[in-house]
Amino acid sequence: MGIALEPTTPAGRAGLAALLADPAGAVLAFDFDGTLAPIVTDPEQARAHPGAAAALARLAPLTGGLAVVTGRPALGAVRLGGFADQPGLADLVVLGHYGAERWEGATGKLTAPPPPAGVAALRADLPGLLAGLALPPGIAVEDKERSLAVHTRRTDDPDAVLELLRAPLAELAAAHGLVVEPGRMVLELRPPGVDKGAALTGLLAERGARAVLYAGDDLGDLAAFAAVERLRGQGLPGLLVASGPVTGEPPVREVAERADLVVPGPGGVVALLEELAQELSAAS
Ligand SMILES: O=P(O)(O)OC[C@H]1O[C@H](O[C@H]2O[C@H](CO)[C@@H](O)[C@H](O)[C@H]2O)[C@H](O)[C@@H](O)[C@@H]1O
Repeated sequence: MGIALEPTTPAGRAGLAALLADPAGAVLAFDFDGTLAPIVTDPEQARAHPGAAAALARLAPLTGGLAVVTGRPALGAVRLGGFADQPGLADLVVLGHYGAERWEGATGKLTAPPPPAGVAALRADLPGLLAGLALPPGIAVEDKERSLAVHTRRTDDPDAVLELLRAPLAELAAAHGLVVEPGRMVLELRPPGVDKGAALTGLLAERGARAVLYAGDDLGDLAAFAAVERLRGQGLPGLLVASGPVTGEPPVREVAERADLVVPGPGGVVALLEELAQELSAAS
């Protein structure tokens, strides 16, 4: 038996071959929203695909490490993913806030630096700025403790409203020593100095990875894609997977274009994980 889903690039085929040949040396890392969890209107209502935690647990003993690398607070992703309740995920690592936070499945412990400077002042100033912009109804602010995310998904024209917000939020972020992280119908104001690429690179070094798979769907995942591309240039085989949308929402073009394999949303990611687990179990 072989993997039915075939990467479309030579680098991706080499990455998959390396993973299958030496799974104990492979680290598999996944974005959360849009990749393991279907996109929904209210961020608090997001949940991992019902098969995601079980599929990860099947892969855990067969591979060199599993991680979730997310813009969410680590504990939020653990809760919405059901990762702490899933037997077999003791080795899972959740890198939250783009790598600023780390949760270990083995201990259930969270490691997080002190609250970043600038976010408390931003929390005080953001409502006034939004009120002064005469925006349409439906803007939602998600307080992520270490950052604030301004969502436009519930407005009548999310992309147009995002454009209206872009410059004033960039100015406000800069005034507080923060940066703007763009995503699907969201602009997040967050501390600089971390990104998913650095988070993934650090984890791969720590695990002594000999191959990597990274799956993502949004602009925040491009830093991890760039890290895998850079590491491939240094001889570490890697497979980049894009989780495409399933709800009619257009895919994030740069993510789909740079991926070796595009699968249909979190259901497609879970199907790929199950296929990998079956293939690796049969070979072991
Ligand atoms: O790095 P991720 O795990 O992909 O997290 C990125 C952001 O995801 C969440 O927002 C996105 O998903 C929401 C729920 O499906 C959706 O309503 C929103 O439009 C998307 O942008 C989350 O709310 C953010 O905090 C994360 O940074």
